[in-house]
Amino acid sequence: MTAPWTDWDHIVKLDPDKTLYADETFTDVCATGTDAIEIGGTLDITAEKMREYLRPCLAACAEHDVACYIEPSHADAVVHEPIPDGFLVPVVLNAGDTFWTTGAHLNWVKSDEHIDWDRTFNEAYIIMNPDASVATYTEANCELDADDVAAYATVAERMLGQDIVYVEYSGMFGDTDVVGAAHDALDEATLFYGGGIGTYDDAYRMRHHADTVVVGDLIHDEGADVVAETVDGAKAAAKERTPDNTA
Ligand SMILES: CC(C)=CCC/C(C)=C/CC/C(C)=C/CC/C(C)=C/COP(=O)(O)OP(=O)(O)O
Ligand SMILES: O=P(O)(O)OC[C@@H](O)CO
Ligand SMILES: [Mg+2]
Repeated sequence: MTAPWTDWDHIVKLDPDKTLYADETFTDVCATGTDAIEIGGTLDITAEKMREYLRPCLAACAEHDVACYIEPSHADAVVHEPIPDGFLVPVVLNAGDTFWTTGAHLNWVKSDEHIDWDRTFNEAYIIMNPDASVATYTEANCELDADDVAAYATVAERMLGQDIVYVEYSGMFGDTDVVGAAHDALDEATLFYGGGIGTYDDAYRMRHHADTVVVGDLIHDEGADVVAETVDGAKAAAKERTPDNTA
């Protein structure tokens, strides 16, 4: 069976530390047409906040046939009840502190007796915006050019056996040459891109360089109608890509 994310053009990333826009609901988020929801954030994420989001989110996702995954930023963000479709656990390739490459994972494996391995997958992160909380949190070295990012993508796929590589520009729109270089370096692995997508055109443009675009803050700051336009942009780009240049 192929991995579910190979069919995803668009993901909404919900931050359980933030409220939904105005009086919007999880049903409104699903109705954007996105393929999947990831629940996660860098700062102030607790198991309680995760659970509060997960319950209504799972119900809406089931109704709209949208996948629902937890993206934990630390071991306490992994909640086993209610049960999400899965866990996308980051491994940060360019972290300055190796705790975020293998250390947190070691602690988690030693402390959590309930890890559901059939639902647990990784995302090999390359963090590119030095001003993002996640860059500070992981002390990431963001001084990378396109060749460096391509090489990291190769390390992830060929040496670490990663199925997902995530070029993360959280908070800013990224360099399409850098994202494209990561994409070109990959053979089978899926390339996620996230950061600063705010319009149809942003999503359309970036979906030409990545397999899946992730939209985060926009859902909290501007709401579901604007996010729906980014879904349309990502889907339009996906349709245009020929079998030769798509992964
Ligand atoms: C071992 C386990 C279960 C977890 C560790 C997982 C790791 C390595 C986490 C490192 C940090 C990370 C990559 C978190 C993912 C979520 C993310 C990138 C959220 C977006 O962050 P920002 O946009 O910078 O944060 P805010 O929106 O909170 O400011
Ligand atoms: O919040 P934005 O800038 O859309 O970034 C999305 C996501 O990649 C964050 O982890
Ligand atoms: Mg953010």
